[in-house]
Amino acid sequence: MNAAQASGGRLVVVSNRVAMPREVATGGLASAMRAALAERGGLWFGWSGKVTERPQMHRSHEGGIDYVTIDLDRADYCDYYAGFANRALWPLFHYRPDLVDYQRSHLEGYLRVNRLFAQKLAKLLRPDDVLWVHDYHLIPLAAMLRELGVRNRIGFFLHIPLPAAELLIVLPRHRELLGTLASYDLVGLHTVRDLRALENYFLHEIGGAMRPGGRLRAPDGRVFQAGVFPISIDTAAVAQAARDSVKLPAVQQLKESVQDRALIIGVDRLDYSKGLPQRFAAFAQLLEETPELRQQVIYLQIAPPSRSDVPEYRNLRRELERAAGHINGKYATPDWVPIRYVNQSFPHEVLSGYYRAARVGLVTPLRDGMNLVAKEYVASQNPEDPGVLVLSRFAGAAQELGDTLLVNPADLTEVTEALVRALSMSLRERKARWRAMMDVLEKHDLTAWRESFLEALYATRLVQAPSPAQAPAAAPPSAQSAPPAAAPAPRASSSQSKVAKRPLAAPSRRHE
Ligand SMILES: O=P(O)(O)OC[C@H]1O[C@H](O[C@H]2O[C@H](CO)[C@@H](O)[C@H](O)[C@H]2O)[C@H](O)[C@@H](O)[C@@H]1O
Ligand SMILES: O=c1ccn([C@@H]2O[C@H](COP(=O)(O)OP(=O)(O)O)[C@@H](O)[C@H]2O)c(=O)[nH]1
Repeated sequence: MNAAQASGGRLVVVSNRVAMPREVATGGLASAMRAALAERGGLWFGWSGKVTERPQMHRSHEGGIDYVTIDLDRADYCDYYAGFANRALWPLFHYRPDLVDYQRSHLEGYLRVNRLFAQKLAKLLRPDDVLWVHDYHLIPLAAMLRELGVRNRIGFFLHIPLPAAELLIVLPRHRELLGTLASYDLVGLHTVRDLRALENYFLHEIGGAMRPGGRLRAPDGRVFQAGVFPISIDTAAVAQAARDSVKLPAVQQLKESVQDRALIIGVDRLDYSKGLPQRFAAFAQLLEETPELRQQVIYLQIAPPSRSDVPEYRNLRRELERAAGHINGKYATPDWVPIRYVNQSFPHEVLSGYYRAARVGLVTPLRDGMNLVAKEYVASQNPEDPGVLVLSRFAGAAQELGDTLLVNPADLTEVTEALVRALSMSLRERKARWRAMMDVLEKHDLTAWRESFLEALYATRLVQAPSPAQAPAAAPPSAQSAPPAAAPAPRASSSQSKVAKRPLAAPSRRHE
C-alpha cells in the first residue's frame, strides 16, 4: 500500500477531457487516466464534451469511478477550448509560435471556464481528497481553488512539452498565467528537458528561486515541487490485448488484405504537431527511390479528426487528403494501393492487433509531450517476431525508447533510410531492440507513473487543512497564498516580485 492509499483520501482527477465508460478515448491523457482511476477508484471531474445552450452538470458512477462532468455553452467552448487552449497554448507549447492566434477574449473565456470548474469542484471536495489536475487547459485552476479556500494537496501534470523561455515569453500576460503554477504542491512534466524549461522560466522570467530538493520558490514566497514523471501505458494489458487480438474479425481482415506485404502503421490524432505531411512525403520518397519496395509495402495511417473547429486542423485535413490522393494516384496499381488513409478511431483492442500486424510503427511528431502510441506499438509486438519502431527524437517517448530507430522528422531522407533499415532488419536485431525497450516499459508502466506522482505529491507536505466543506466559503487572505506547511519560505518583498499585482480573474458566467 502506498502513501496515497494509506491516507484513505479519494483521488480526484480533473481534466478537460473525460473518457466516459464505453467511449473510445482517442488521446493519451484520457486513456491513461481511465486506466489509473479504474485501478484505484475516485472522482473524475471535467468537461462533458457537450456544447449546449443551457449547460448542465452530469453525475454517474461506474467501475468504481464517480464521473462529474459539466457542459459548456458555445461562447465558453469557443474562447476556452477552441480559442486560448488550442490556438494559443497548444501551438506555442509545440514550438509553433507562427500558428499562435492570441485574442484577449479567448484568454478571458479560458479564465472564466477555469473559474467555473473551480466553483463547481470546490463544492464536491472532502478534506482528505487529493487533487490531480491535468494539462494546459487548467493551468490556473489551483490558484482559483485556493482563492475559494481549498487547502487540499493539489498536483498538476503537463501532458504537452514545455518550451524554452524564449518561446513562453511570446504569450501575452505569460507571467500572470504561468506564475499560478506556484499554487500547486507538485508540478509534473514528461522529460528533463521540460523540467529545465520550467526552472529556467521561473528563475529568469518570474523572478523565482531554486530551493533544495527540486523545489521552486515564487517571488511571493509560495514553494512548489517540480519533477519528471514520464507517462506510460498499462504494458501487461496492452501486450495481453495484442495476443488476444488474433480472434478479432477487424484484425483478421486487415491481415488478409495485407497478405504477405510489409505493413507500416501510423496512429495519430489529426494534429499538425504529429508531422503527418512530412511523414507522407517521406513515404512517397521511399517509393520513389526504392522501386523494388513498390507492391511490397502498405502504409496504414489511422488519423481520427481532432479539434475540427480550429482552422489549422481543418486545413491539415485537406492537405493530407490531397497528399494521400496524389501519392496513391502516382504509385497505385490495380491490385495495390500504397497508402490507406483512415479518418476513423478504433478501440484499443483493435489497435493493439493492428500494431502487432505491422512490421514497422512510424511515429514521427514534430513535437510531442510523450506519444503513447509509440509505447503501445512496442508493447503489442510478438516477442518471437517483433516489428521495428521508427520514432521522432522530438517525442517525449524518445527519452526512454533509445533502442529504437530515432529520426529527425524534418529530414525526409533520414526517415526514408530508417524505413529501409526497419524493413530489412534481421530478426536477431529486432528481438534485441524490442527486448531492451520492453524492459523499460515493463518497469515503467502506467501504475508506476501514477504511483510515483502520487508519492511525490504526498511527500510535498504533511499537514492537511480543512476543505470548503468545513471551511468558510471565502478563506482569509492569509490562507490564499500560504506556502505548503512542510516547506515554509520567506516572503519576497513586493518590489522583488515580477508577477503582476492584478490577479488573473474573469467574471464568472452563470451555470445551471
Ligand atoms: O482532448 P483533445 O483536444 O481531443 O486532445 C487529446 C489529448 O491530446 C493531448 O495529449 C497529450 O497527452 C498524452 C498523454 O500524456 C501525451 O502522450 C501526448 O504527447 C500529448 O499530446 C493533450 O495534451 C490532452 O489534454 C488531450 O486530451
Ligand atoms: O483510433 C484511435 C487512435 C488513437 N487512440 C489512442 O489515443 C492515444 C493517443 O495518445 P498519444 O499520447 O499518442 O497522443 P495524443 O493524441 O494524446 O496527443 C493512444 O492511447 C491511442 O491508442 C485510440 O484509442 N484510437
